[in-house]
Amino acid sequence: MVTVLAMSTATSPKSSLAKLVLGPKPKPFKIMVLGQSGVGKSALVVRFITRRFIGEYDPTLEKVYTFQTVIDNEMVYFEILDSAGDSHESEYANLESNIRWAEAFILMYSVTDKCSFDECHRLKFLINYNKRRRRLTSTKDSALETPVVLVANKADQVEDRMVSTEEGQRRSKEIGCVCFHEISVRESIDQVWSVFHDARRFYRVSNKWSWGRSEPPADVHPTALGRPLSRAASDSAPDEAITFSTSNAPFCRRWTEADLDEEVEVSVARSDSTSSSGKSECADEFRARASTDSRLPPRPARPRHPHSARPLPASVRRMSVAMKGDNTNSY
Ligand SMILES: Nc1nc2c(ncn2[C@@H]2O[C@H](COP(=O)(O)OP(=O)(O)OP(=O)(O)O)[C@@H](O)[C@H]2O)c(=O)[nH]1
Repeated sequence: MVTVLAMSTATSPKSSLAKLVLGPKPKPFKIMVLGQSGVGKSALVVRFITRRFIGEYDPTLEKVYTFQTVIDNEMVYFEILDSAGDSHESEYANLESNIRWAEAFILMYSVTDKCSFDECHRLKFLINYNKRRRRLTSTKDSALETPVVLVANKADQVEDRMVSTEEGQRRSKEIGCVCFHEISVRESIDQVWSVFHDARRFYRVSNKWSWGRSEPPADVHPTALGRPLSRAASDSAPDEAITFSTSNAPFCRRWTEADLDEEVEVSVARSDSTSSSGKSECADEFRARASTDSRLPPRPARPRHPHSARPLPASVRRMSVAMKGDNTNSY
């Protein structure tokens, strides 16, 4: 009704009144959910929007959902593209143009399906490729970073699990995702919300920073900075649900890159002190990561999160496969 008024009176004085009442059209936050067929993409999106878990969806449908909600005291107008899981050769152009459309990604696999886990490699490569090309051809958008949140779904299917939590964490780091969530869309609405919230927060932070700010904006939630929040559960019990102390982040099983770095750091320290062969396991791991099977693009030299101005000692920088974490504690 209101829209009709605004359109039909476009040249009359009422149009400015309508504009005044309606305000400018809000800029949508365009997010794309990617992953192999059957991992639960539609279930995730519908759960986020309706809070309900609906069992079956049309697998061929590719759909954009619009939804608005408040995140970190700000109204966010989501446009969520639930992509079709099976992309054949002929649909690559479509997939790539969808990737160029999006401003953030949820890359999803099922813990019960190893193929879907492996597919994340390829999809992340496609994202990198298309976003890099965009940077070369665009001026304004060139400043934007594109956060990718890796999500492992169907954690409730304990008996059928084929991909461990640790493998998921490692993969998230290897392919350069901003954070990793292991969730069950069926079991937990909070976990679903935390995925979308993180996508938004990381987008917001990287977006603001890339416009030349040297300090984090005051209104940005620390979660989005990759800074670990204080936890109710012990770090030494990674299999237990982790709850965060902030009231608007009651999420569990979420790992930012900073969290993962801490874990790597601990394991490096352990292997250095316990290795009896004299050969550093850490160095082996480093080489394994550094070697490429030609499927992974090289990681960009530019950090996704701002680092403190203080340069790291050379030895630490060499280890920065793990992108070690002074920067995580400096805000
Ligand atoms: N057990 C369990 N089943 C789930 C979960 N999430 C989704 N499913 C089921 O997984 C199946 C596939 O879910 P969809 O949401 O259709 O998967 P999709 O990735 O959108 O699949 P395409 O549309 O083919 O790309 C459905 O039967 C869902 O009910 C979950 O967290 N746990």
